[in-house]
Amino acid sequence: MSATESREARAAARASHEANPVLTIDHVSVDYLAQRTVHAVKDVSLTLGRGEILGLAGESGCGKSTLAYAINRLLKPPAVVSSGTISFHSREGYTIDLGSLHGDDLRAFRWDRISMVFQGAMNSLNPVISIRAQLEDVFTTHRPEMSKKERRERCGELLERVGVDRSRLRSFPHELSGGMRQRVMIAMAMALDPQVMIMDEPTTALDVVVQREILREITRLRAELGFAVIFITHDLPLLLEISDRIAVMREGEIVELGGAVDVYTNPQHEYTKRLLASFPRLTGERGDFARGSHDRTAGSHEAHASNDGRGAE
Ligand SMILES: Nc1ncnc2c1ncn2[C@@H]1O[C@H](COP(=O)(O)OP(=O)(O)OP(=O)(O)O)[C@@H](O)[C@H]1O
Repeated sequence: MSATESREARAAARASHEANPVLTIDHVSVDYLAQRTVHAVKDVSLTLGRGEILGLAGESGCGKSTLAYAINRLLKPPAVVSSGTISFHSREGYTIDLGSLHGDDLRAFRWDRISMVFQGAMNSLNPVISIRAQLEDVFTTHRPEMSKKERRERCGELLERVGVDRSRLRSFPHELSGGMRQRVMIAMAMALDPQVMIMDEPTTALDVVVQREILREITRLRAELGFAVIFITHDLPLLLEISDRIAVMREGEIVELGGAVDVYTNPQHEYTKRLLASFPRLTGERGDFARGSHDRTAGSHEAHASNDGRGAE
């Protein structure tokens, strides 16, 4: 993809959140009914555009993960969605209220339409099963009509798509680096061509070089495949590099939401200003990596995974 095309893809993604949404979060609140009730997410409304990368930033404990789990219907008691609705808009033009999905429908939906990659996802690969068998399992379960040959071919393609040689299909998780394992998890999350990927600190546990490579891969793949991403991290500078828009969350509320460049150059909320000021490395070259230096004007920008059940602890 050329620089112009890539700029156009981002501009289209930024414009599409209202005209062409893939997900609508409407006045959602989540409480943890523990000894003391925690209002973790308070009346959040957000629209995710088709093909958009939306960054969700905020300090530890502000409710980012709880919101992500709510979207994917992975919350477990004592968490309850106390109000609001989350709707998914299919490419084919129909809308699904996620709250109405149960059982097999919900499981199928999660893999097919929305997938998720967690921070520790790479550690959720089964250590005694080969990468091939774990990838194939996704297709055996969700695409039972696929022939064995097709399945094998698809697994090879998937690995290569995330920058891992297909010879690694024979490997076991312990034979791969952390970065490679996380790439495998991203490949799994993409296996069924979902329209939304939720990435909750997917690269935090990795060193900076590997982190950058993986982020580049994600931005390239989104341009190629057109999925939307909700990318969650406390690392605001990283979000400035990859996101079309950024939502800043504080104590369960979205306090600022805007284009990534606007949030960076003209933050409206005091909390956003403080958050930006807390990252001295915002100056310098770092903001260039995902976009390439030619694309600076466009703004700082570009899973199946373990179901660890938010609220289960
Ligand atoms: N199982 C639980 N029971 C009670 N309170 C919880 C539970 N899980 C999370 N919380 C509380 O909900 C709030 C939001 O937590 P959450 O993990 O969603 O924040 P976060 O922004 O994702 O933080 P981090 O970046 O550290 O993951 C916090 O106050 C947290 O203590």
